[in-house]
Amino acid sequence: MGLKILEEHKPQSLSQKSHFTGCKSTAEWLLAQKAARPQVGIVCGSGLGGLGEMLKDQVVFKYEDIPSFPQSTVLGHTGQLVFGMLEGKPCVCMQGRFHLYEGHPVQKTTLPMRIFKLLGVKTVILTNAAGGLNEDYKVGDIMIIKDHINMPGFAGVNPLAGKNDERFGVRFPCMSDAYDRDLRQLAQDVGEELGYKDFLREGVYCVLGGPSYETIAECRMLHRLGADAVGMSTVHEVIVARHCGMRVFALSLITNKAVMDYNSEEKANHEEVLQTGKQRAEQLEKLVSSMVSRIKHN
Ligand SMILES: O=P(O)(O)O[C@H]1O[C@H](CO)[C@@H](O)[C@H]1O
Ligand SMILES: Nc1nc2[nH]cnc2c(=O)[nH]1
Repeated sequence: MGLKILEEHKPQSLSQKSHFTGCKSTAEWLLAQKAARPQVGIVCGSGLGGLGEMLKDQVVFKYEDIPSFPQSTVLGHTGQLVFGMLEGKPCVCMQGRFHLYEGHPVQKTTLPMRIFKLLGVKTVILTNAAGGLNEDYKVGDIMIIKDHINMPGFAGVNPLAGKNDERFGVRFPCMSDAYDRDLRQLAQDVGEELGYKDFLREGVYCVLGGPSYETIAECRMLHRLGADAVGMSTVHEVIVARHCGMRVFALSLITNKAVMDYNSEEKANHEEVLQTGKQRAEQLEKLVSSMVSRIKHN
């Protein structure tokens, strides 16, 4: 939808007022454009934007038209926010997310999570493309994320660093329950019913800053540390979503196998990542939509 925004109706930029007020006026602006208040927020990973196409009765906003919203710069991330109905539930879907390596401060990469919260979202479903570190994983496997390793966090890169705003959440949020157990079980049940058992996994996702892919030594180290998949996103969004009390479900599409062997000729590349996304898109979309149809909100 080509929305014409009158300059005088645009809220001030986030830097001009408090972060909370800025997020609130962006959420109110979106709702004022006839977007239905969503219950479920979906984030599409690299090459997985097709999830957004499933929504019915769409209202679409280009990121560049949304006040205070960052811009998408990565191939495979369209850069639009889609509101609509999925399986009878009002949803909002980000076709394109923000990564540290694009040059955004970590707080900016996670800004949409706070806008989701203020829009009324109760459950967030995040997807990503990731390299498989677990030697049992194959390209095309779908990994339900049960836990994460926030590698940039070890160096102080955490979206919650800085002054805490209690209107969003507490100073020291717990992360041991970040990935909702009931939603993970639901994904297992739905996956089994859909006949996905052979390629559905559950594991630990590790985030790095990117944009360079990992060296062989780094892959070996991450694997030894307990990571099953590696990527450059999701974890910071999860931290912010949990901080403000939304339920979180996340999954990785294993788009490539991490290179662990010095004799290997394989090389990680974004073309393979997007290609695998295309091949598994339909199944991934079916898994997410079937889950949404069964998610209950009070
Ligand atoms: O995590 P998403 O956004 O799916 O994208 C993944 O794919 C890109 C690398 O190919 C990186 O951005 C990595 O994080
Ligand atoms: N860091 C990282 N991100 C990815 N995204 C998709 N594949 C990969 C990978 O192998 N490594």
